[in-house]
Amino acid sequence: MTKSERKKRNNKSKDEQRFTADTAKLRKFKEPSKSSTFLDKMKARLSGGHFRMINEKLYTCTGKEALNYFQEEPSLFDLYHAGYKMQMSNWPQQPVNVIIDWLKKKSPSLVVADFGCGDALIAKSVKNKVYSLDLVSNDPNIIACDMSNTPLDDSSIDVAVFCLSLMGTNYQSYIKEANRVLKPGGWLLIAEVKSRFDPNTGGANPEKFTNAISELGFKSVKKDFSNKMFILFYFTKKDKQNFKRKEIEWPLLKPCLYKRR
Ligand SMILES: C[S@@+](CC[C@H](N)C(=O)[O-])C[C@H]1O[C@@H](n2cnc3c(N)ncnc32)[C@H](O)[C@@H]1O
Repeated sequence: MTKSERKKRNNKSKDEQRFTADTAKLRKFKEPSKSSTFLDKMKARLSGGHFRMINEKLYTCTGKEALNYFQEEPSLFDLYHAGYKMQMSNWPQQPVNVIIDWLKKKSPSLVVADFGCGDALIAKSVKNKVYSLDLVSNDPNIIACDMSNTPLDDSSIDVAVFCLSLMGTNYQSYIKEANRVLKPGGWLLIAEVKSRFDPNTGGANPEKFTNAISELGFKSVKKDFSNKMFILFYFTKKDKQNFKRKEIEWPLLKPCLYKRR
């Protein structure tokens, strides 16, 4: 065998070796990737189950209990929000975007309080001063509190927003808190899941809900039923509050539970 033939054979064998090694690597790579898909599916299933569990918890306890729940295990908050975003990605329109568009048409000098802000998208999208409130703060701009008891001053807010956040069984105390912090004439905007207001499926009567809020001291300006997934209620705070009002009959708001997909 000549020197050049030997070199050729050696080269070939190196190529073969490389080929064999690469094929083996590829095989090895394919194997775990198959199982990691399986693992991903398992993780997704687990986190989906976790999301539904946390979601149900939030709809069936008071705000104070929810605050304790997340204080004990803050990672559950991230899990909840990851699942919530997944659910929302199926909605044709996000209520928070409708509210952002509404705000953009108003004066940027209006001071906003976003009750149950989640990712604080409102604060990130408008020029207004926005107080973003939620049970957990992953961002220095979010105030961690139970929204029935916020650190906001009396009559300091022009627009109070509840976007899918009337979750606690004591939801009326959140609206009372909004009433406390709102200036007379200030706006109260509530976006809620439509099924919670469908009396045919155990939901509240939207009229009873509006009446209760009106009794508290608000004027109902508009109800927007045009969206498939949510209702938007617009109120303004009356200039004069009726302190001698009778006991308000708050309708029960049924939990919004998500099905396993
Ligand atoms: C369904 S998410 C909606 C988030 C955001 N408003 C949006 O539209 O994307 C409801 C949020 O309300 C918050 N929340 C529920 N009860 C609360 C309470 N008592 N005090 C403060 N935040 C609360 C939850 O932690 C959650 O982030």
